[in-house]
Amino acid sequence: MNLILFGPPAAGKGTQAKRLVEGRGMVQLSTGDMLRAAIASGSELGLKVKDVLARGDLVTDEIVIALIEARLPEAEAAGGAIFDGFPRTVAQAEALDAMLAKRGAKIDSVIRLKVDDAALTDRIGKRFAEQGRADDNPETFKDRLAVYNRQTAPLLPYYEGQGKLTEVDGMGDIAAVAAAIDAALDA
Ligand SMILES: Nc1ncnc2c1ncn2[C@@H]1O[C@H](COP(=O)(O)OP(=O)(O)O)[C@@H](O)[C@H]1O
Repeated sequence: MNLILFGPPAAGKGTQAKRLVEGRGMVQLSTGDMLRAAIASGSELGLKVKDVLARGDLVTDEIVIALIEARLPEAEAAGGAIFDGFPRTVAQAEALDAMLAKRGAKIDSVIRLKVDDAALTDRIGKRFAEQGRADDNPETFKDRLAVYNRQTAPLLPYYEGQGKLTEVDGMGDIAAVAAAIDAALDA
């Protein structure tokens, strides 16, 4: 099974993806984690994307599509992927469909975690205080939310049109959201 966890920044995608990895043996493919690892390693890619992440902008479709494509064999071997933070643009979604189709696979389900902006801002304030991730500072976070609304939210009709979208209330605690995701997946 291939699953997309969809939602705004700080919606809880990474937390829920990690739980699904443990519970279902799938592979988490987080473009945010991959990009941060590239930055931490000081690689050429890391140097190229560092300022983009710090600004809260999206890196190019080309870069993230290549990162994902390189990991698809591993996900296939594990029996499925949880895409977390990818796709973020319609072009990325179309590329993902094409890459999977080439391998005789597809996206089975898109889970949208719904969390209102006030709760997101509150969560990110806490994460910034705890982890100090530069792009979690309040000003940059506002920009990331705007980028989400402008470039990523248009993916909702894309997946709704494919009949793959399920909405899950992401406002509850971690266990409640996990239960709602499980219910959606096992329905
Ligand atoms: N699919 C993507 N396309 C373009 N940029 C991306 C993508 N995934 C991650 N990024 C970059 O990495 C940053 C952090 O992403 P991520 O860790 O998914 O954040 P969060 O889950 O907190 O929203 C984004 O703001 C963006 O700059």
